[in-house]
Amino acid sequence: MTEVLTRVLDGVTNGAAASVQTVARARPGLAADADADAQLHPAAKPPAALETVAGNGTAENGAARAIVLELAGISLSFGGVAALSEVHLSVRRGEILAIIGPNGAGKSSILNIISGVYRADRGHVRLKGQSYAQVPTQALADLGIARTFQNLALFPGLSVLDNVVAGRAHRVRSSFVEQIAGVGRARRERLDARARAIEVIDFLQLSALAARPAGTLPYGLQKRVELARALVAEPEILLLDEPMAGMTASEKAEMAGFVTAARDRFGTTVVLIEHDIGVVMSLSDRVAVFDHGRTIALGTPAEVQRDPRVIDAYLGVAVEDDGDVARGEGL
Ligand SMILES: Nc1ncnc2c1ncn2[C@@H]1O[C@H](COP(=O)(O)OP(=O)(O)OP(=O)(O)O)[C@@H](O)[C@H]1O
Repeated sequence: MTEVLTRVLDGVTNGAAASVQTVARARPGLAADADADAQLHPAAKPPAALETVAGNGTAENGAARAIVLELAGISLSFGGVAALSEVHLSVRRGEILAIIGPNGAGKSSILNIISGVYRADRGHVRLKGQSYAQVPTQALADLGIARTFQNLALFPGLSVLDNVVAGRAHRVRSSFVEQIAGVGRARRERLDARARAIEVIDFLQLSALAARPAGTLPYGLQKRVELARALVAEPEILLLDEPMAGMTASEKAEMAGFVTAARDRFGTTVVLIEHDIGVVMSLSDRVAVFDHGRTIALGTPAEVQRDPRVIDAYLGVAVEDDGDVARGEGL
């Protein structure tokens, strides 16, 4: 029975990946991007750690790791629509946790609760020993959280370097006057931000493009610049909202590699929303599956892949009495 269900999910996994690629190909500009300056595709060689750590790097020892973020009984509704109902979720230090689920399942609402965009109707978020009904967005960086967005949110006219430096803005302690004068503490902060940005840019293999205006880069590279800008803040927890949306298959593989490498190098905990199930299964230590605002499964990729509720939510597959599956309406 399990074998049958797994085969069904495998089939969907391949189909989902293919359909995302089709969407990516159809994206205006992407074809042109593909032909763009070959230097723009520095055949992103994944950092060395990647070649040895194949996804799921912390799966086995995850249970022993400290909890860095906890959602306790979170409920959220918009008018009569329940976006989240009684969600409990603990995130462990250094893990890559993927949030998946059909459209409208509540995935973005979860990230918005964690990053303080939404205030829960009930329940709270626990971070650094504090409980919040609404996480204070202005203190997000100080709470160790950085986030990327579903749609690109770069300064297109600024260089890659300046975009990444902007990710250190929250560290500035010097006064406006000190910054204008550019001396003392302000100068040290500026040099420190630049040095950190260069380090992260190098880590993400963007050095050759550091002086280029971010807006002139192909889509996949702009997403990588966003990752750099989030990482330069040295977050303990990195929230990635569909970091691979609209990417080609090879761009997705590169991005997945960089996410894993960032976790391995900086010990960053990663919570991400991703629609490509193939990517999710190979990248994540654990997967939280949402449907209708509830967590319907939580476990390692192998565990959730076998879970009939997950298959049902994704495929509209009904498990019949004789153990066969009947395919309903898919995603
Ligand atoms: N700002 C909002 N105003 C009204 N309804 C909202 C708002 N944000 C989310 N919702 C509703 O809450 C439910 C969950 O939405 P959410 O965006 O969290 O789902 P999702 O899993 O991220 O979906 P998708 O994969 O389509 O992005 C949906 O029914 C959605 O319409």
